[in-house]
Amino acid sequence: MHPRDQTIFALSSGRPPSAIALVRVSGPQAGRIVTTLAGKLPPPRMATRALLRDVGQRPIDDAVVLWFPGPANATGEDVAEFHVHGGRAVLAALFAALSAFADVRSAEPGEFTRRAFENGKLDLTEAEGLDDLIHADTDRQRHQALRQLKGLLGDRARDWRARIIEASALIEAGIDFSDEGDVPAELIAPALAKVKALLFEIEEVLAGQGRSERLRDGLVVAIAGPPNVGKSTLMNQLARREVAIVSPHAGTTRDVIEVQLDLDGYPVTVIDTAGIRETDDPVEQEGVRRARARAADADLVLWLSDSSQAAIDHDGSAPIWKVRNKIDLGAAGRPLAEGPGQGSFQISASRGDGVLELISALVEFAQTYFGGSESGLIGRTRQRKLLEDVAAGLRRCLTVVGEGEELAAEELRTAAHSLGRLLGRVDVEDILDVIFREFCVGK
Ligand SMILES: Nc1nc2c(ncn2[C@@H]2O[C@H](COP(=O)(O)OP(=O)(O)OP(=O)(O)O)[C@@H](O)[C@H]2O)c(=O)[nH]1
Ligand SMILES: [K+]
Ligand SMILES: [Mg+2]
Repeated sequence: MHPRDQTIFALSSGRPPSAIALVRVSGPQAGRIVTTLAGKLPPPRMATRALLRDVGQRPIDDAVVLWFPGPANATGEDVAEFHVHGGRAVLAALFAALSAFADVRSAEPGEFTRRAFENGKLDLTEAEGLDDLIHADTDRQRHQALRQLKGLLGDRARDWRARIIEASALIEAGIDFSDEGDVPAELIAPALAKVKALLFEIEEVLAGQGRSERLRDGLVVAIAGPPNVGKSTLMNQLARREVAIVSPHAGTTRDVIEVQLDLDGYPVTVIDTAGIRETDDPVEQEGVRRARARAADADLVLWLSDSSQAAIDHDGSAPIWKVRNKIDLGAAGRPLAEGPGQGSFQISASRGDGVLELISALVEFAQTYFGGSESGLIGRTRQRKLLEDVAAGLRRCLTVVGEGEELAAEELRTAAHSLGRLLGRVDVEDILDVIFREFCVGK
């Protein structure tokens, strides 16, 4: 039997032990499983109490059972839910009882959602939104995922796809009508007007967004600088706990230390790194190498120093903010010169002076970086890439139409195909595996 036709089960709630655990079953055997374990099939969609027994009539647990016959349910197949006590032994007994049925097996990550997708319950952008919602750590991530799950991008993409197909039908009709000679302009002109309007809308979505798809991974801010300037002290201030060792010895931090912060709903990873200097100690050398590598990959570098002559020893394309630390020591000197596009801050990481201002500036940076919260339709790099392909195809269509209507029609077909890929309607087997593998088991 093909794995797709087997009945699957999984723990859909959190890690045991827990007060209650939810075990979901989906597939053709779901009804037989409920009848066998619960003694009878409860009325559809009604929470029903039952003592579950395995095939040998040995009791498993006192449970609440729900029966959702397909196709009008989450996956489109027959679905059952067992709400049991969330103990490890209870779950082990229930899983053993489920596995005893022929053609029943535990689910792969994301397999319930994949079946829902394959049965047309949601499109691929909605499935991606669902996965993002489950993994959302901050409020803004949650909002964006919810927008995807509601199908906001999917709805736009379906509309665009239909209009591209209309435009290409007009052009193709023109090609069919014109025997040999040129396609009449009155057929081509309305098609091109449609393409121009579409291109405008798609470009607007691509431009008006910042990098909303980066909300999934968050912003990476590296604290870098010479040894002993107070990088780990600042890290601990931002994290509001002692994540990194602070000491008066230069070269204390060797590994890269990370904390996840929620800054006003924006996910931010702050990394503390080894002080950058020439050294003979091979362990510290490795620390410096890692520090340079991580700082080079960061989206923003806070270059910390404790003197007014801060020479920045860093390469990478990310913006660098100069942060002068230990201002409590008094030997202040002139404020740091502000370079173009660079922030400059004066703080005392140990006393906390200036740290709130630094955090507000980070929030503002995140706002600009992610492009505000409300307009983000694009949730993933995959989606942006495909929309860019569509826009490029429409632009080419407008250019090549002078050379021949067939070429223009071909560009439109390719653009419609890219939107089909966005929605998961055409040749996406390869990406489906990648997308659903990231899901949790039981979803
Ligand atoms: N007076 C004063 N001392 C500070 C301040 N921030 C950090 N220090 C002290 O500076 C020393 C070094 O601090 P760390 O946070 O370990 O510095 P670091 O840059 O992480 O050092 P390495 O990891 O060794 O590169 C410690 O003794 C801290 O207490 C500050 O704002 N004012
Ligand atoms: K130190
Ligand atoms: Mg340190």
